[in-house]
Order: sequence, then C-alpha cells, then structure tokens
Amino acid sequence: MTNDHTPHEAPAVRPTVHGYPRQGPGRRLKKAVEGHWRGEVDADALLGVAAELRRERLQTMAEAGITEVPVGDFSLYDHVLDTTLLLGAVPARFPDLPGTGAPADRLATLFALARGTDLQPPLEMTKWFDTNYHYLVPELDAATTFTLDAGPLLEQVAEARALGLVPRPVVVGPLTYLLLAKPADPSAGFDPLSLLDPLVEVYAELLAALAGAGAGWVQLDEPVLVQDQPAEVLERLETAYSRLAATADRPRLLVATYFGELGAAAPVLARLPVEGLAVDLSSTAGARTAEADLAALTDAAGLAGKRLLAGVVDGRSVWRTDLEAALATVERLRPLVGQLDVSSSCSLLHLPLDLAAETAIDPEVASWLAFARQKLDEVVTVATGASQGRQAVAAELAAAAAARASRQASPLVRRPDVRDRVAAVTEVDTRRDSPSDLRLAAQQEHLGLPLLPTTTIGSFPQTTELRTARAALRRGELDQAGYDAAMRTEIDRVLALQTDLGLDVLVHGEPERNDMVQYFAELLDGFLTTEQGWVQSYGSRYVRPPIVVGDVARPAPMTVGWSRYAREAAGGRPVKGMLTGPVTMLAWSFGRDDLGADETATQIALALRDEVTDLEQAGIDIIQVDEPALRETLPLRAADRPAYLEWAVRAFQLTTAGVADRTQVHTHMCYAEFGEILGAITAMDADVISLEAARSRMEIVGDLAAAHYPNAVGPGVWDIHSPRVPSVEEVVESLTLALDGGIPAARLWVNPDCGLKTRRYAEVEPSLRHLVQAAHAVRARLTA
Ligand SMILES: CN1c2c(nc(N)[nH]c2=O)NC[C@@H]1CNc1ccc(C(=O)N[C@@H](CCC(=O)N[C@@H](CCC(=O)N[C@@H](CCC(=O)O)C(=O)O)C(=O)O)C(=O)O)cc1
Ligand SMILES: N[C@@H](CCS)C(=O)O
Ligand SMILES: [Zn+2]
Repeated sequence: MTNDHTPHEAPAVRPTVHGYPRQGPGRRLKKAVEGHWRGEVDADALLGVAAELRRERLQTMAEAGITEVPVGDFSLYDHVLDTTLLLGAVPARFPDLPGTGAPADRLATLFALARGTDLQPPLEMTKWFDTNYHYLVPELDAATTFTLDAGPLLEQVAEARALGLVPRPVVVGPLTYLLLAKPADPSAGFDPLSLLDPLVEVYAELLAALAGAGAGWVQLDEPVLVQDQPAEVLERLETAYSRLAATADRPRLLVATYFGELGAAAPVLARLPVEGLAVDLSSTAGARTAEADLAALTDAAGLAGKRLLAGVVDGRSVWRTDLEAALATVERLRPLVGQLDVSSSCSLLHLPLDLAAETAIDPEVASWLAFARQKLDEVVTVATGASQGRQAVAAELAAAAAARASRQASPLVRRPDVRDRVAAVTEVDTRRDSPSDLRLAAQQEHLGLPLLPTTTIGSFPQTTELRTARAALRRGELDQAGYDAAMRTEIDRVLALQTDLGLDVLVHGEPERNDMVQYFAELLDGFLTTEQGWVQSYGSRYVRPPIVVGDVARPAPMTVGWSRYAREAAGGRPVKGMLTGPVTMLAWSFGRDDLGADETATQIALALRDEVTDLEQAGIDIIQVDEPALRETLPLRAADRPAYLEWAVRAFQLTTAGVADRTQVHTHMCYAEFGEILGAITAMDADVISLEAARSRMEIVGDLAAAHYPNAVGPGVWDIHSPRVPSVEEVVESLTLALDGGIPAARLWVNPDCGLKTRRYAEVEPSLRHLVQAAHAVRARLTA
C-alpha cells in the first residue's frame, strides 16, 4: 500500500472525528428503543428511526465540512455489544436466542444479551475506560469460535456512500476486544487473549468485506494501548497487525488510540505495518502526555509515510478549544508525516449534542463552551487554518481567543472565600473521633439493628408521574408547593412500602432528584447545568453532566428538608440521609481546565461537609455518601493512581469525618473490579459500604476478606441493572457466598447492587420481598 500523494507537495489537511452522539435531538433514539421494549414500536419502525438518525448525523457532519465520516460508531445499545455480534461471539449460555439472520431476530438477540432473559442474566456491564459510558463485556471461553457477521456494518458503509461521503468504518480493534473481555467461567484459568489468532483471521475477513463495499480506510480502535501493557501484549499487537496488513485487497488501516498517553506503546505503534495512526493530543490526555507522545512518535522511524489523525480537539471536554495551540501542534507535526489530518481526540459520544439547544445559559458563559456539534466546527477550523493559512480562519481564531480572555477575567470563576476555606483545611478535619470498632459499638447501641440488616441504596423507581411533575414544574404548570406536596406523597408511599416489606433501614427514595449528580449541581454555586445536554451512560439511559464553571460553595441546605420529613414520617425506623460524594460529583461533571481536580474536589467536599453536619443536627443517624465514581475515575496508568487516590479519599474523609461516633456513615459504589482500590476503600473509613456484586457473582467478597476489610459491607445481592427478579434462593446463595467467603455476619448488610430508580415497581416489590425473606432465612440459620 502507498499513499496517494507525492512526498513534496503537502496534501490538504482534512477534518474528521472518531464518532458522534447517537441519540439525536430530543433523545429520539432512547424513545424509540424504550418504546420497542414496551411493545409499542415494532422492529421495522425502530430500525427505521435508527437509519434516519444515522443519516441525519452524517448530514450534520457533511454540513460542518467533514467528508470522511466515521461509520459503525452508531449503536442501538452499545458498540462493544455490536462488535460481539459482528464477530459472532454470542456466549454459549444463550443457546435459545433467535440469531442474527433476519433484522427483527437480530434486534431480539441484541437486546436479550443487553438486558437478559427469564433464563439468563445479561452480559456484565462495566465502564468504558475512565468515562461515564458503560459497555457490555464480551464473555469468551476456550470453545468460543468467531464468525463474521458484517451485514449491518456494510449497510452503513453503503448509507454513507449514498450520501456522497467517504465512509471510514470504525471498529473496536482485536486486541482491545479481547482485553475488554472476561472469561465466561472466571475459575477456568482461561485467558481471552489466547483467542487472538483466530480472532484476527475474522478481522482479516472483515477487512476484505469492507474493501469490497468500497471502504478506502478502516479504523481499528485500540484504546487499551493507553493503559499499562506488558511487553508480550505489545508483541502480540505487532503480530496481529502484521497478519492484518498481509490481507489481500484490504482497505488502508488506521489504528486509533485515545483517552491518554501512549507511553511505551508509542514506538510499537509507530512501526506497525499500517498506513495510519490516530492519537489523542488533547489536554485531557495531559499537556505532558501530548508532548511525550509527540516526541516518541516523531522520533520513531516509519512515520514519515503515514497518515496521522491528530486528536487536537478534546472529545471529552466541553470547553472551547484553544485553536491557536491546536493549529501550532498540527503545523509542527505536518512536515513529519505523509498525511496529517485533524480530528477529535476520541469519539464525540461523550459530549452533549449541541450547545444551540440550550436556552438558559448566560451568553457569555455559552461563549466559553463547545458541545459535539461545535467541536465539528472546531475540527474543520483547525484543518482549514492548517491547509489555507491562518488568515482563512482569522474570524474563528479571534472569536475563540476572545472567549478565552472573557473566561479568564470573569468573576464567576474565582471566589476568595472558597479559596481561603480550602487553604485552611487540616489533617484533623479528615479523621473521625474514634476507630471504627468503637464507632460501630456506639452505633449499634443507638440504632439497635438486627443481624444482617436490610436496606436499599437510596432511589426508588423514578415513575412517569414523578418525571411529569418535574416537567410540569419546569414549564410553570405546577407551582413549587404543588410539586413539593407531590414529592411528600411519594415519600410517604415509599416509606409505607418499605415498612410493609420489613426493611430495617429506610430511605426516602430520592423522588425529588432528576439525577444524583445534577440535583446537587443545581443547588450548588459554581456548577452550570443544561436542559438538553444529554450524554449516553448505558443503553437507553442518559445523563446531563453538569459543568464546573467556577469555585464551588453551598448557598443553602440541599436535602435536609426532605430527610427531616422522611424521618418524621417513618414511624421510628431509621431513615438514611443520602448525598452524592465529592469525587462522584466531579467525575460525572465536566471539570475545569483552569483548576486541579483535587482542588475542585476539596471545594465540593467542604460544601457537602456542611450538609452532613446539618443532616446530623436534624436527627439523621445514618448518612450515606455515594462514591460510585471513585473507582471509575482511577487513572488508566498505574503510576498516576496513588496521587489520585490520595486526594479522592481525602475528599471523602473531609465530607464525612465531622460527625459524632454514633452517626453511621455509609458509602456506596456500583462498579465491579474494586480489588485494586481496597486500600483506598479501607482508608475512606465509612462505617458501612454497599458494593455492586451480583453480576460478578460476589467476586468482591474474596478480595474483601483477603484484605481483612475492617468495616461493615453490603455486597449487592440483586442485579438492578436487569429487569430480572432474583429468587429467594438466589439471594440466600449470595449471602451464603458472602459469609463463606469470610465476611463476618456481624458486619454483613443485605442490599441491592445500586439504586432502584431505573426499575419498575413490578420488579422492585417482589425483588425486595425476596431480599428480606432471604435475609430472615439466613439470620434464622445463623442464630439457630
Ligand atoms: C448510577 N449512574 C449514574 C451515572 N451518572 C450519573 N450522572 N447519574 C447516575 O445515576 N453514572 C453511572 C450510573 C449510570 N446509571 C444511570 C442510571 C439511570 C439513568 C437515568 O435514568 N437517566 C434518565 C434521565 C434522568 C433524568 O435526568 N431525569 C430528569 C428528566 C426526565 C425526562 O426525560 N423528562 C422528560 C419529560 C418527562 C417524561 O416524559 O418522562 C423530558 O425532559 O423530556 C427528571 O427526572 O427530571 C434517562 O431518561 O435516561 C442514567 C444513568
Ligand atoms: N443513591 C443513589 C446511588 C446510585 S449509584 C441511588 O440509589 O440511585
Ligand atoms: Zn450505584
């Protein structure tokens, strides 16, 4: 393969992106998919909506000036799940699915894997690198065979070509696919990477099929290269791509990495026998990182004839790009490679769709921001500036520079009172008065809870009535008093249900919260929230990540009124207060690029500390501070983890350590793979932690026991991410696994994996009933 330009005449710099949000304006995709699940939208109609959305997004890119477009990044649920179907790797434990022949069957198979069936739990779901997107984990074993099923991808190539665009299929690369997979049976000692050779043969078939469909370039995404990889994995990478490069009649190959620095992978990547590379040169990857990668790549032999997609427009930041800096990077790289193109650093999937949809953002603040649609323009501006000279984009450069200057000078950004309070924090503020065993005794005396106490994680179903009431409040059709009354009625209902079910520690159900992060962001100074800034979190579920614009402070109590109401209505049973922790508030927001994450987290922690104190004074004896994102935000490189964990744990401690011994602090995390942060979890020193465990079949229990985790634990016994109702026997089995695995009965709690906001009462009532029955059964066995 050769590049189609002469070496002396620099070809034009072209703009592209790695992917674009899927949902469409007004989250049309979500509505169609959920309608299909309810039986209201048939398969043809759903596929029709999907095709329209794909066409619209390609047209949007084309209108912005992008002609080489990604295809295959669109998905009805998740692109890793799509890759599993592309490769024909449906796990053997789903023997009765209808297959992928007819489109309706394919949909049924896809959604069965994603959501489970009556007979089988779904594929495990976990976070996509350090983002708030979640993918379905491929499940492989020694008997897995791969069979290419490229029909839908080939159709998408044809769709783009029919619009006169140049499609660049984007597919999860073979190494990343296997490293993201898990063994179907964790005890079997099977390593998914052992399937690399047969997998690569199927990728070779795919390349040939894509060439036949007219694709000139294919992008294989290998983001695992920004994580620490042993030398043998990098060797396997070279072997795999050498095999792919040897495919007859294939498109040109572009290997993409994103989400961080390449480190030791840079020279290996540079010498792969492929025609193109895409690298993350954004500030999210870190200024130091981009510099180091640039140096490693430009030093490496073999780059001169290649195409490089320079990811200079940050695909994970809502801040407007420093166009001058991006242009300078592009100009520096251009003479060193065969063809230099400008790209987003990663898919724009992780950004809200369009700033233009926002009606309430102050115009000055809006001028500082760029969502996915605006990032397309930025990519085009940088490419045009590089190709035609700065004068061709002088107006755009001036506007971007003016916005940066306005932001730097704005009084919204910096508050001296907040800075002073952060500076005054000392070690004492981060320590509880007594060690955990003394606290536990004080709490037990005060609360008098039974063995294996039952509780939930906080939210109860967010019903249509609740969402409609909130929408009516927003539109002015319901006044604040009417809304508050509706929420109090819901709290009464949820408390009555929990009492009827026999739960020991009650919650108010969080009906007043649109989202566990956005709700607090709306009440704190320093955060900006959006009306339409939806970002896919998993499947059909979306969030509107707030934006940290300036220093954070709490103007007034946020939850105390609701918790006090619930406590008074609960008839003497304890009610947990419920807060979102500082690390999660920050991780699930778009952070600042003008202040360190550690300092922002400390600001949020101080605001939340005041809320904790106010809850305690209002008579709330149990306060839960959720930190599900603490694990998620763990840096991808091991070398960066200790510093992160230090400030993250400190922020949690600062939030919670101000209470008396007898006040019980809970925390909650809902992502598997806690093993490597057990030290940090211990240092957080929460009296009780609830953890996701059901989907990974209580794997965490062994780790906790081995680490002699000293405080109380509630490993989730009901996988709430699936509509399945667990049986009493299943819950008993999970509790038995926990006890046998080494969690002492005196420190074992019984709870679901996570909050119930996404579930329906038809699932919640029987599931909780089974959970309580199981707890009673095991309790009886223990005390017999
Ligand atoms: C625990 N998780 C969370 C993450 N990140 C967060 N920021 N929050 C989280 O809870 N990351 C990891 C996991 C991911 N899990 C989930 C679980 C559930 C959702 C979810 O349910 N999202 C909802 C949107 C929630 C919301 O903002 N609701 C608002 C607006 C509701 C709405 O759409 N209103 C309509 C009008 C009313 C109607 O017709 O129903 C409208 O505005 O058009 C609210 O309740 O007010 C979702 O719909 O996807 C996300 C992540
Ligand atoms: N308290 C929250 C935690 C979700 S991670 C809930 O129950 O929804
Ligand atoms: Zn959770």
